[in-house]
Amino acid sequence: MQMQAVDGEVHADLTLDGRMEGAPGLAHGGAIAAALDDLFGGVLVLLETPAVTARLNVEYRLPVPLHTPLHLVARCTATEGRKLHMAGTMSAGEAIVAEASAMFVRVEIAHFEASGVPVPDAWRSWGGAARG
Ligand SMILES: CCCCC/C=C\C/C=C\C/C=C\C/C=C\CCCC(=O)SCCNC(=O)CCNC(=O)[C@H](O)C(C)(C)COP(=O)(O)OP(=O)(O)OC[C@H]1O[C@@H](n2cnc3c(N)ncnc32)[C@H](O)[C@@H]1OP(=O)(O)O
Repeated sequence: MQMQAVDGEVHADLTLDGRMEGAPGLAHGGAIAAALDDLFGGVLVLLETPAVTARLNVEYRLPVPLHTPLHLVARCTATEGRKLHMAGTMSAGEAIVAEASAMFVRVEIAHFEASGVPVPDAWRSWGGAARG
């Protein structure tokens, strides 16, 4: 998913296809949640803060059709020690089809390195959980 930083928010355009189908012709709720969670990951890049999703809440407002352009927006609404509160929306045209809120928790880069797969070099210059 291509993301763009706009005034402290992260925006993305996305069209879901048959791979993301839930009910016939409609997007699976898990795909909608994944897209919003992924967008929150983009907010971490803006903040230059490694963190992970601790809690994700999605409100499904309208069925999301496949093959229809969707616009997503996410931002960090508050920080509280290691906790980052996120909010985001997914829209189809003028209609908000889903809203999400999430709590991320800052972690050290070592959290990701434990997988054994190298992290992007840029992440190493970021402050970790100790940054507060
Ligand atoms: C990382 C940089 C990302 C950069 C993105 C790069 C590119 C962007 C482009 C595209 C995006 C692509 C990818 C995005 C990449 C990454 C982001 C995606 C996000 C994910 O997809 S990530 C996978 C799913 N995610 C996990 O895999 C987390 C598993 N989990 C843990 O790793 C631990 O569980 C952890 C670390 C969360 C906490 O563990 P811990 O030991 O460090 O800290 P502790 O438990 O003390 O919690 C500290 C305070 O948070 C409170 N707290 C904790 N959990 C809570 C909960 N669930 N509900 C309510 N409160 C909670 C405690 O109550 C305490 O609060 P208090 O301080 O007030 O007592």
